[in-house]
Amino acid sequence: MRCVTIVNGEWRWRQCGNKFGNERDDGIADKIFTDTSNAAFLAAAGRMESVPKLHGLPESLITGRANAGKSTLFNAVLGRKDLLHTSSKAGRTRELNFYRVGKEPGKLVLVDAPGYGARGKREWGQLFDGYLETRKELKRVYILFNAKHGLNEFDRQMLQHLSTFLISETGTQPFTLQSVITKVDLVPPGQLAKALAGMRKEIFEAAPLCLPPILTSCEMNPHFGVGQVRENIASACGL
Ligand SMILES: Nc1nc2c(ncn2[C@@H]2O[C@H](COP(=O)(O)OP(=O)(O)OP(=O)(O)O)[C@@H](O)[C@H]2O)c(=O)[nH]1
Ligand SMILES: [Mg+2]
Repeated sequence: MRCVTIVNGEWRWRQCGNKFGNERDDGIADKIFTDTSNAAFLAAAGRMESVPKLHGLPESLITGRANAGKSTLFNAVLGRKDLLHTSSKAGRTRELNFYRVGKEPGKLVLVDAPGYGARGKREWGQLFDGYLETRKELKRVYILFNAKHGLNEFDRQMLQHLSTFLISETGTQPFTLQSVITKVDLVPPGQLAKALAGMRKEIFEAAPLCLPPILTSCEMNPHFGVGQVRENIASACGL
């Protein structure tokens, strides 16, 4: 796996991690994510009443603007080509889609949320907020941003909106928020440092409690940052 490192103030690629692209080498993320038969679609929920009961497995939710690369990244995380539905498949866009990860009964659940960005706050909807407010199993929300496009007003609104859920009235943290910058291959290397620093700053300003971004690309060969996302999910889920 290739990682970004800074040498004399400039970004450089370096080789790191094991053959599966994982940073940590204790084999936990390998076991959970890299056996392609380990993941399965479980259910789609269009209303709170249809959110499935999954016997307490820890969950991670994926969100981001339409076309941010959500499905592509999490298919890569699962070592699959097309398990997560792409937006071109009509009918699922307003639903939360639940995917089991790990051999049955599973180790954790990934939840794919619809892309946002065209109609503003209203489209996030009661289902999204209801899930965030009530789902005890939710451990971490992943919010994805396209490196080429940076953040826009919808992204900032979403970060601010998610921030309102991060500390409960009793001062506890129901779930954590992790940013991910996708498609880093689309930014010329000479512009990467500036672009990423700008995005990092904007993320912090909109959501100071959001964890600093993981950088990814699913176009680079091998994929970049995918192992880090696996490790991050496993750790958020207490595995
Ligand atoms: N260059 C490049 N393209 C990517 C990368 N990841 C995804 N894409 C492309 O970006 C487009 C959108 O990817 P999706 O994964 O469907 O995006 P999404 O966020 O799931 O989109 P919605 O479900 O519509 O919200 C596709 O054409 C992908 O091939 C990447 O790392 N690099
Ligand atoms: Mg998608």
